[in-house]
Amino acid sequence: MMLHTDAEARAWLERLPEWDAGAADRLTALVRLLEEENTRQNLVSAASLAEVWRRHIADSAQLLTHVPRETCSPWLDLGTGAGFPGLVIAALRPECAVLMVESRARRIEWLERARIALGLDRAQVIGARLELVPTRPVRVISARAFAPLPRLLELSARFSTADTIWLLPKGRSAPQELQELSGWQHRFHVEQSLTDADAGVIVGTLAANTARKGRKS
Ligand SMILES: C[S@@+](CC[C@H](N)C(=O)[O-])C[C@H]1O[C@@H](n2cnc3c(N)ncnc32)[C@H](O)[C@@H]1O
Repeated sequence: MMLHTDAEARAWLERLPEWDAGAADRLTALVRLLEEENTRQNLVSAASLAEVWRRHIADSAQLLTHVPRETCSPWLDLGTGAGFPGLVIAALRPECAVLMVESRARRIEWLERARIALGLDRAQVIGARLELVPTRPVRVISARAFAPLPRLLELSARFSTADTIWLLPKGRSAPQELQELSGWQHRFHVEQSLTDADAGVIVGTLAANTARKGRKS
């Protein structure tokens, strides 16, 4: 299945098990706040804002289809930036502890303002460079447009256990990045993105010994 338009993305979102009146209100509010904030700072491109439900909301929400429903806390989102996927995941699963790591001051302020406006009490904005965030085991790690795969793993494997599910939207480069990855024991594969025929999402787990010890030479 492929979502080609905002209308298709909205219809798909409304069929998600996570969708209810509260989720609809929170996501609608998020879109409105993002449109406002984008006039003040360059969070997302104008072209993508014109198709915000497909390009950002559904693109983020599709990650939930790769995670068992009971598995969401804590969910660590790396480089959340404009709010993707972290704020969308938290808006759809407000009971989950979604930890959004972001280092740029204006984006930290935006994320915190949006988090409060949406009433996402269990979500948390960690305004720091990822390198400085204390290590703790998490159930899910997501990262959209954050870093090339080897760098991403070097920075964040310390948060992973053998059960941690990694969800890495990688665009067109997903198969190549995975093929070229060496030095890690992993069970990653590429899932087709629902929002872009050319894009893939790297999904899977890292072996515990790899995750604990970091990169093997
Ligand atoms: C290209 S943006 C992607 C934002 C968002 N994930 C998205 O897909 O719209 C990457 C974000 O990661 C943040 N970032 C980059 N390196 C970081 C680091 N070491 N620690 C925390 N945040 C970082 C940047 O400030 C930026 O907001």
